[in-house]
Amino acid sequence: MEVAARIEEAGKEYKTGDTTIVALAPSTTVFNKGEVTLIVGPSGSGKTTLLSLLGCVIYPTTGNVWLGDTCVNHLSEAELAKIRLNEIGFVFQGFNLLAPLNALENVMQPLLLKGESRKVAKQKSLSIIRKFDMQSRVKNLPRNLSGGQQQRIAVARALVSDPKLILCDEPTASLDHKSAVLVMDMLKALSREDRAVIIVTHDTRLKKYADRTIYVSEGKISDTPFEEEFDH
Ligand SMILES: Nc1ncnc2c1ncn2[C@@H]1O[C@H](COP(=O)(O)OP(=O)(O)OP(=O)(O)O)[C@@H](O)[C@H]1O
Repeated sequence: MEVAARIEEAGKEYKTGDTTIVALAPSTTVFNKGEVTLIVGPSGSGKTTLLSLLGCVIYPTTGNVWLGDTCVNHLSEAELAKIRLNEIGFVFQGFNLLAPLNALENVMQPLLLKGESRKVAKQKSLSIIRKFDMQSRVKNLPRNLSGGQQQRIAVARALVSDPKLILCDEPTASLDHKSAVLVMDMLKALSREDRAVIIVTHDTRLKKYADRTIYVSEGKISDTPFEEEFDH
């Protein structure tokens, strides 16, 4: 299987005054295209830190982070911004749609930022919106869409530039069962199209979608549950 991203002894520490917090101990693992990976673990265990390293949002304190063949931790902020725009799709719990823009304009944003013409951006955006059966809602502002519809638009926006890595932070936390199933079916199908989908979640409903689960506890990662998780 082709590798979308990997971390190699990558760790993150935060220093505040005299204390050092190990948000993520040096960790090594690989994320393959074609797979949905769930990242689970208690609050404060390091899940978001792991996702942020993969998302080129923070630099590791130690080790390396690779996206495909590129070692990203030596790149500048500007180069990382470019990688985030071109190669990574982000989906968040709060949808993060831009309130004054309608659904279509929201999906077009990443393409316009990349310098595509409005015409091409519109074409590509409409084609992906159709795929998600949201074509009748393109003129709606986010506040006039249901939570599930907003998340579908947010996923469409994350995908419009065809990223090979899709990072999701609690994508179903504010959704009812039906909408959660829709969004997860969508993410699962996308992984099958040669993308890596990585999801941080507390939502146990998502287990059945996982090809792989990474457990995080006190800054350490494992492919098998830590003892405390067996107890629950
Ligand atoms: N910018 C920061 N400065 C200092 N400490 C931080 C910073 N970001 C995260 N941490 C600490 O690193 C540890 C891991 O945080 P992280 O956000 O990765 O946990 P999490 O598993 O995502 O938690 P949650 O499920 O509550 O979102 C926590 O102890 C947190 O307080």
